[in-house]
Amino acid sequence: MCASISGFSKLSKSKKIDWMVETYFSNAEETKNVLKQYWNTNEKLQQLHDEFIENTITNYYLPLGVAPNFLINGKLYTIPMAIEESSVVAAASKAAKFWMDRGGFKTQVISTNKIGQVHFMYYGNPETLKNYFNHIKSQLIADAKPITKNMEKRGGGILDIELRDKTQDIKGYYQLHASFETLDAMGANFINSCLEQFAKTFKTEALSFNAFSAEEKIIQIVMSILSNYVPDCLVRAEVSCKVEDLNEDKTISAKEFATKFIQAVNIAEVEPYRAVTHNKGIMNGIDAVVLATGNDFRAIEAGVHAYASRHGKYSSLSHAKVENGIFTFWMEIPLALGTVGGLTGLHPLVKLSLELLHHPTAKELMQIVAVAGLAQNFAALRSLTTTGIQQGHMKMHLMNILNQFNATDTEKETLTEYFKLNSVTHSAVFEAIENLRMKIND
Ligand SMILES: CC(C)(COP(=O)([O-])OP(=O)([O-])OC[C@H]1O[C@@H](n2cnc3c(N)ncnc32)[C@H](O)[C@@H]1OP(=O)([O-])[O-])[C@@H](O)C(=O)NCCC(=O)NCCSC(=O)C[C@@](C)(O)CC(=O)[O-]
Ligand SMILES: NC(=O)C1=CN([C@@H]2O[C@H](COP(=O)(O)OP(=O)(O)OC[C@H]3O[C@@H](n4cnc5c(N)ncnc54)[C@H](O)[C@@H]3O)[C@@H](O)[C@H]2O)C=CC1
Repeated sequence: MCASISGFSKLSKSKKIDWMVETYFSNAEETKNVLKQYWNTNEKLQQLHDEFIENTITNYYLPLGVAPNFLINGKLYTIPMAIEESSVVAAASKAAKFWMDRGGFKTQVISTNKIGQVHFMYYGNPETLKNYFNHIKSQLIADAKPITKNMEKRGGGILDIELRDKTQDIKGYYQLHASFETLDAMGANFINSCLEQFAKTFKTEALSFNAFSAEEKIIQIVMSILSNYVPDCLVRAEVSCKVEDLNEDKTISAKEFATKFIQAVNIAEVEPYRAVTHNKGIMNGIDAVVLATGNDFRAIEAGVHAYASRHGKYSSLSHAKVENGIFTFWMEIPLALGTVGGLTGLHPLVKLSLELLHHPTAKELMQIVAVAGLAQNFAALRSLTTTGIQQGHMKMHLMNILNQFNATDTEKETLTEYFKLNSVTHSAVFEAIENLRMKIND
């Protein structure tokens, strides 16, 4: 029987579980055991995880892998990656190794500005509103001082506030459009706190601005929130080498590989159906590092895909060319990341990941994450334009399929050997395991 419940949030963890298993599951005890398998035996650690979110019933594991041999601006990194998809870590590792021998990745942070907006409604004279904004702008910044003073001491804070007229889109709609430097913090909470203070000052002071009529004094604040679209928080990652140095794969010449690779990128630049998958490959690398370092992958995903559509059509985030015999492959993407705040100082595996990356600043992390995305894209395109994606991907996915068929360790060993020489597909694994089991039973 399914049921609604009031006051669920106030119940203890065990009472929440009791209600859930009794309401939704046929075997309450078995379900509880599954949940408990993932509890941490260290009670303090379990409590820490319970308190990350609300109504926690257990932990949801993702594997944490590492991809070594990333040479970035002359410095070697081993990159932590939290992801559920097989072949992503292998692909990143393979691309890292390939480029390590060809000068490595070159990166550069282009800009670090973040945006937040107070959205409001005003139906009076636009000129009077402009005058009011110019009059109140310095007070907006001054009233936010208690929030910004520490950030300013570190060299960040509010960069500017503009009044934007959006009445062409919606009658009466205006914005306070503010830009911020949040240094090593992603900055969502800092920006939102500043915006809510701007809104308060803006609305309250309007009541005593003499140039407003009685109706004009009523500024209706709709909402105050940062934007996850950060086209001015941009990082570039690049690899390049002589075309002839691209040669590693004996099935295709270096020149032919460069041509096919660039064609594949060009297709993703013009064809949205392909661009989405191409960019998904980039996000395989990006999301995995973003998660491992305790950052907000939803914010990153939303911002990156908006950027990929900035010219009015969804397009490739990466680009490639050959000029004067040099192959160059690069990407510029917006990444608002933090190495302080959020979960970064709390989750033990996030702390470990940041230590593995030599305790990066947010700017350094932007560069590492962009490299992981570019490497992933290189590996996928290399497979797609040579062997096809399935060969490598299915080779890595083999263990998952074997586990689906409850293969024993001996079966896994035998079939791993067998599939070194045979193509992995779901049905081929099924057949092979059936044959093996039949032979043993004969
Ligand atoms: C999968 C590989 C790497 C195999 O590649 P391979 O040549 O068979 O690998 P190998 O066994 O010869 O090993 C070479 C190196 O690859 C790495 N490597 C190899 N195996 C492992 C492993 N088990 N664990 C860790 N690392 C591994 C590792 O760096 C290793 O060097 P070593 O460590 O031996 O010095 C290759 O085929 C590849 O890069 N494929 C691309 C896979 C990929 O992109 N996967 C993402 C999922 S598909 C998808 O979601 C995106 C997509 C494709 O749709 C995007 C798009 O369309 O653009
Ligand atoms: N739309 C969105 O993306 C939203 C995201 N969030 C969440 O907000 C969190 C991130 O917000 P933050 O404000 O970054 O985190 P936070 O609230 O933990 O604040 C980080 C604080 O660290 C301090 N700090 C210490 N050293 C610093 C340094 N070197 N540079 C900069 N600041 C330093 C600053 O006071 C800064 O405000 C994430 O968990 C995210 O998921 C929250 C609301 C909306």
